[in-house]
Amino acid sequence: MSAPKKMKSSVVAVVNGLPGNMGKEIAQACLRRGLEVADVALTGANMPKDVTVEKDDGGSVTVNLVGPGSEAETQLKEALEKGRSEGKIVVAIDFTHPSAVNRNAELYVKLGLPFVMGTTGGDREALQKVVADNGLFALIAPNMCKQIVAFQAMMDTMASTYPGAFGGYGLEITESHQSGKADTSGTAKAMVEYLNKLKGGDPFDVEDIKKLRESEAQQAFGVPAEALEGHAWHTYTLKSGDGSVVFEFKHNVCGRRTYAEGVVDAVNFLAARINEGADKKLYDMIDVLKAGEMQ
Ligand SMILES: NC(=O)C1=CN([C@@H]2O[C@H](COP(=O)(O)OP(=O)(O)OC[C@H]3O[C@@H](n4cnc5c(N)ncnc54)[C@H](OP(=O)(O)O)[C@@H]3O)[C@@H](O)[C@H]2O)C=CC1
Ligand SMILES: O=C(O)C1=N[C@H](C(=O)O)C[C@H](O)C1
Repeated sequence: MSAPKKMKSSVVAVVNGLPGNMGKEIAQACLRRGLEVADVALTGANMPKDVTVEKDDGGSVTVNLVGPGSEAETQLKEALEKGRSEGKIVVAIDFTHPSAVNRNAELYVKLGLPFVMGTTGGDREALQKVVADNGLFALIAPNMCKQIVAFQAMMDTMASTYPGAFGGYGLEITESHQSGKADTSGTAKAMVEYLNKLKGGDPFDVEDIKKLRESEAQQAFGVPAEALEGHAWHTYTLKSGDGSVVFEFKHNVCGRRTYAEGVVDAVNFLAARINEGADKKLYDMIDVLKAGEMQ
C-alpha cells in the first residue's frame, strides 16, 4: 500500500517592502491566488503604522508595518510561530531596498524563515553564502517574469554550450527604470555573466551598463509616458568588430504585475518543497520554470 499523500498546507506570505510599489502588487497577487497575507510586514523608515491592501474582488487586508530596528525580529518571529501553530507554511517575500538585502536575509536565516528575495543589489555573494552556510528554503532571483526567466535560461544554455560564439564582438547594455530605482538593474547584471561567456575577451564591466532614470531620455528610448512610473526596458547589443553584424536582445516591461505573478509561483514552489520534505536549499526562478511550476 502506498503512503497516504500529505495534505497541502496553506501558505502565509509576509510581504516585506509594503507599502512599496512591488509590495502592493505582490500582496494583491497573493490574495488573488489564495495565499494568506500576514498582518505584519517589514518596511522602511518613516512609514505609516499600517497599510490596507484591497482585494480585486472586494474586501481588504490591513497589514501592520514594522520599521527597521529591534522590533523587526520579534514581530517576524511572532508571525512565524503563529502561522506554524496553525499548521501553515510561512514564507517571507522581500521586495525592499538594496541597503536592506543582507540584513534582512540574515534575519530570515536566524529565524529559520523561508524566503523569496526579489530585492536587487546588496552583497550578492554574501547573500548566497548566508543561505548556503545555514541551510534554509530560499529563492533568490533578480527577475520573476516568466518569459524573462525563460530568456535567462536560454542565454545561460547558449553561453555554456557555445562559449566564445560571439568572440571579438563588442557589447552595449542600456536599461531604463522609473526614476526612484536605487540601483543598476539586477537583471542586466545577471545577463552580463552570460554575455561575457559568449563574447570572451575583455569582460564587460557592470559599471558600464547605461542607466536611464530621466524621463526625457526614457521617452527617447521608447518608454511610453504612461509607463514612466513603472517600467523596466532592457536592450543588449552585440556588434562584430567591423560593425557588419549586429545582434540585439530586448525585453521591455511596462508595469509590475508580471513580476508579482512570478513571486506567487516562487512562494508556492518553496511551499511545495517544504511540504514534500525536500532538502533545505537555495533555488532560483530557473528552478521554478524547469519544474513547470510557473503559471
Ligand atoms: N525580482 C524581480 O522580479 C523584481 C525586483 N524588483 C526589486 O524589488 C525592490 C523593490 O522595488 P520597488 O517596490 O519598485 O521599490 P519601492 O521603493 O517602491 O518599495 C520598496 C519599499 O521597501 C521599503 N524599505 C526600505 N528599506 C527597508 C527595510 N530596511 N526593510 C523593509 N523595507 C524597506 C521602502 O520604504 P522607504 O520608501 O521608506 O525606503 C519601500 O516601501 C528593488 O530592489 C527592485 O529592483 C522590482 C521589480 C521586480
Ligand atoms: O526596480 C525594478 O522595477 C525592477 N528591478 C529588477 C531589476 O533590477 O532588474 C527587475 C526589473 O527590471 C524591475
